[in-house]
Amino acid sequence: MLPEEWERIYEDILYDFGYSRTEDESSARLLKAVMMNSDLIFDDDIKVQRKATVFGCSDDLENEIEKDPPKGTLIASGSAVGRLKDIGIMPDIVVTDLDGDIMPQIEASKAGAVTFMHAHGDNSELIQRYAHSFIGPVVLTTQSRPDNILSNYGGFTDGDRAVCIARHFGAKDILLLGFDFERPSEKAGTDSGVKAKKLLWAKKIIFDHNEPGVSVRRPSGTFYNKK
Ligand SMILES: Nc1ncnc2c1ncn2[C@@H]1O[C@H](COP(=O)(O)OP(=O)(O)OP(=O)(O)O)[C@@H](O)[C@H]1O
Ligand SMILES: Nc1nc2c(c(=O)[nH]1)N=C(CO)CN2
Ligand SMILES: [Mg+2]
Repeated sequence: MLPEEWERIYEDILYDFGYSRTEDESSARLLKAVMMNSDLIFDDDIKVQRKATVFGCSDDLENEIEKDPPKGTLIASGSAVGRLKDIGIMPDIVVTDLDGDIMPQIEASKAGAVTFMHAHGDNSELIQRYAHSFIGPVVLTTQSRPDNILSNYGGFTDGDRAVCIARHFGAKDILLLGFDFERPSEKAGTDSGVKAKKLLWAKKIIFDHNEPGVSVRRPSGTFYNKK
């Protein structure tokens, strides 16, 4: 997604949720400081195949994997990593804001998965607690202004950021498994109204802001192709 396109969406999100850009940026500075001596990698080091599968965290994730086997580069949103591990799937890439089921994400990093680690105004405590435990290759991301260390590929929740990342690195055929924008899964400590609203933004970012020549498919067979 082009930076101007993301900036317009980001401003609407800030307004919709009452988030503060200043807090997003302060958290991003913290992430850079904490990860200064980590294995930071950049665009040239990252490879995504033409086909990619992005795993979300809906209740149906495991059923959908059985119905429609994952293919290409495997990209997991944060809390999906543990559920994938339980059925023997190791992702190539993990996209996370460090909340939810964190230990499997740290293990995937140790095993070599590339982690796209996101800073926002509400995860600075999690950054302080967990970021340094990721010993594998890491890309630092922000939803505000990028710089030479922080990237911004667009996207809001872990799931739609993962789709933006897949598209940025050239995936043309993207399979979504574990995405249900109408029924948020229950997660301890998460307000279900806020989660539902976040999923509406995720849906909009994935489908209304798809790119020409990219097919994004769900197992139901729903296609979205922008000419
Ligand atoms: N029904 C669903 N329930 C929960 N997550 C879903 C669902 N459908 C798709 N997803 C995607 O799966 C991802 C799950 O990852 P995780 O639970 O770590 O999310 P998150 O974005 O950090 O969410 P939170 O808003 O709770 O911080 C979400 O980011 C979302 O994009
Ligand atoms: N400021 C702020 N930004 C976010 C937040 C959040 O809770 N606060 N949650 C996200 C994904 O769940 C992504 N971005
Ligand atoms: Mg998360």
